[in-house]
Amino acid sequence: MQAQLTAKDIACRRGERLLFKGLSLDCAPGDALQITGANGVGKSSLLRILAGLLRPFAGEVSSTGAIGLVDERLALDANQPLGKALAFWERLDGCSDPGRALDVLQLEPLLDVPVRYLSTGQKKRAALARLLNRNCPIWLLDEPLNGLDTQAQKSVEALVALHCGGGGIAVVASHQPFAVPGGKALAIEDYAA
Ligand SMILES: Nc1ncnc2c1ncn2[C@@H]1O[C@H](COP(=O)(O)OP(=O)(O)OP(=O)(O)O)[C@@H](O)[C@H]1O
Repeated sequence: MQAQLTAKDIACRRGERLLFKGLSLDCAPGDALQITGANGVGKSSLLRILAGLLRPFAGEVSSTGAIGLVDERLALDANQPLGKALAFWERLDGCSDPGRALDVLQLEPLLDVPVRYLSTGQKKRAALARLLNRNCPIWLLDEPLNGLDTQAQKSVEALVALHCGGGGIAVVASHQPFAVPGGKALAIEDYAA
């Protein structure tokens, strides 16, 4: 089964405001797409629409393959040590190689630290570990570089490149440049209502 993500003629309304309209995208295996735009333009809203968490005001989204969304909501038990919090989901997600994410994201030294004590960048790396463990083909990443140091930023870009190189899809909302070989960009401003 080949991953695919398509949005056709999407419009997004939040509250009384129509943020954008007429936005279409089509992602095939291997595609990396960066969604760009200023604060408040609707990048997170678009990712939530693509994830099926927010209903578009108009248009349709279709996808083949499981979708993993990483945003500012950390889906890990804040009161557990990181190792236990990740292990809970590893069992549910049927993760076969949890060591890989710990290694790639350099989380090994943090396994005993309660999730609530993790720094911003450490939390981001923990969220990405959960995503890796899920092994889903479609990644939706909302500001994945926020709070990360330069080395961790490069690791995340490399992870996305590897994911797409293996036939995955990545849609990345970010105001800062996100380097992925062959990556495309979509500026939400072009669809401003
Ligand atoms: N539940 C809501 N009800 C009404 N308006 C909302 C809601 N959620 C977000 N908005 C508004 O929708 C607009 C777009 O928000 P969104 O988070 O999608 O922007 P963004 O481009 O991701 O911004 P940023 O770069 O700051 O993360 C903002 O003006 C925001 O205030």
